[in-house]
Amino acid sequence: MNRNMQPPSGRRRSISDPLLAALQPPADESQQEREGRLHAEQEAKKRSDTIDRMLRDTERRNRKQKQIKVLLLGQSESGKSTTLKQFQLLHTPQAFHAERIAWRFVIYLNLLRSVRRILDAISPEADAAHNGVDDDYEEATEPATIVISARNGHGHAGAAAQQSRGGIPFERYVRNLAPLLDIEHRLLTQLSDPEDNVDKEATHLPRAGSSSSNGARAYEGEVSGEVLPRIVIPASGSHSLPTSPVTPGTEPSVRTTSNWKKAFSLGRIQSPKNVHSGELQGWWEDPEDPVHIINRCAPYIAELWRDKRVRQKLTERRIRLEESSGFYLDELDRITAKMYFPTDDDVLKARLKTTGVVEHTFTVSNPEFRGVEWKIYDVGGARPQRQAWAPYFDDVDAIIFLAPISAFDQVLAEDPRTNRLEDSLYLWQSVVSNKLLANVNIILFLNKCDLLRKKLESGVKLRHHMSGYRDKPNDYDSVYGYFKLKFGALHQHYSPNRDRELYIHGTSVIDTRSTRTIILTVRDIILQGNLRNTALI
Ligand SMILES: Nc1nc2c(ncn2[C@@H]2O[C@H](COP(=O)(O)OP(=O)(O)OP(=O)(O)O)[C@@H](O)[C@H]2O)c(=O)[nH]1
Ligand SMILES: [Mg+2]
Repeated sequence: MNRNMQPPSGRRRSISDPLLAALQPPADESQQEREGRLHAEQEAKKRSDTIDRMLRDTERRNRKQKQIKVLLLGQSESGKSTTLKQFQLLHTPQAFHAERIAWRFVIYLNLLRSVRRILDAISPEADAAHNGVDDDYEEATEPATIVISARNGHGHAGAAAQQSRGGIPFERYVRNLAPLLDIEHRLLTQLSDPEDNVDKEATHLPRAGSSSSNGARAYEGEVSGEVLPRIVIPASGSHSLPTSPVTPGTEPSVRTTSNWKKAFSLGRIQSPKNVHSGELQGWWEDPEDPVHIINRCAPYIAELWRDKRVRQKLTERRIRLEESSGFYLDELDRITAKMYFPTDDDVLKARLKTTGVVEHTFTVSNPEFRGVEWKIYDVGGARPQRQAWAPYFDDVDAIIFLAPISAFDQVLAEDPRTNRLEDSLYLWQSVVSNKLLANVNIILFLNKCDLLRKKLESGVKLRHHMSGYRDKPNDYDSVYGYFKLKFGALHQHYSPNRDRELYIHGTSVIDTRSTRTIILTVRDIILQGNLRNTALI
């Protein structure tokens, strides 16, 4: 066998190897020749190292071009998670559709929360608290809380409840709707991570003690022969709508690490029946499923929602349920049906507060994007969640900042002393002035434009909440233009990068059609910005 034909591995070159022989220094090499050769070899090595470095840089650039990281920022309820859902709906529609059923419980919770808010607003205590309150208050974002006790059979059924002013049969409504409030507690317990104490306030409703130790009054009732859970309403004085609007702890949220979507992917909560027998075809066959009580209570919810006196009270209290989870009340028959299956729109409107960071990865098949992988990060926007933002600033290519401009007359849920719009402006200023983000593309969504339009049309005056607006016209175009200028000016003034362009979009991110167009534009802007930045490396 010819030795030169041996495979490379384990091959021992001998001097008979013509290539190796050619590379050997000549046997009769002089000192001067040797120095010249060594110098030439050093130069060649330098050139080779430079080429290696250039190759490594090119590889890094290519890798960077292949992944684009986008961070969604903004205060709580600004619409970050809704925007993420729109990205999912556009790029991974199958996964989005597969998860729809898991949102059924969140939607029920949203509906039940609206019922709770209405009962709170029409309670005699809210009436008492409302008397004498200055009418020009900022809107309460949350009501004080009706506390549920799920311990049936305690307390006094007949504990006197007053009928609130305006002839609303408050006590009857409470009795009829009490089973719903029990379900709310069950759903919240199922959704929240039992290991998680950090967000206990946000995920668990406070449960009343054995009786009204704080002077609260108790109600219990019966529907179709069923013993109802007891509802405890704080005694007068502890109910402080609307000046001290928030009792924290009523908003459903789950930690993003808890795999709640998977747990609810069959549309069921775990009941003894469906855990032990795999026989059920649909959740509606499971007697433990909350849909049965919700379905049974639907006529009472409809009566409450149709009651003109109740609507009047909500208007007086400036409670706009459409700004949170009120949407489902208008779709009551569909949402409370036994075989209810959430639509895309229902999922987009479902409110579930984010704690932690949610990551969504997708690629775009369009040849222009040539296998670029997109990573979108959705963070929690409530104040305690904001420290989780900074670690993402290091490595992000673009930020979509959401400012809900309809919230000019609302206060933060976590701090009733702070106006929501002022908080958004403050947050915006800190983001645009951040040096770490100097080369990051920033896109601003002035969000909830649909709600802004409705609010202005209903007669709410911006100048009552922002003194700087003075006597400018209160129509949508003027107000939108004002906000656009205000946010734009902060960017211009505080950005450490004078060349950074700011892209501003007026959005209503629950609207799929318009948001789709905006997302496509934003995708192009980010990609182009990213190419420009990487070309400068
Ligand atoms: N009408 C209307 N509702 C919106 C709009 N954007 C978001 N929402 C609703 O506002 C609520 C809050 O939106 P989210 O996307 O959960 O807010 P978020 O910024 O993720 O809030 P956190 O997770 O607490 O930081 C949801 O019920 C949304 O459906 C909008 O443009 N118009
Ligand atoms: Mg969120």
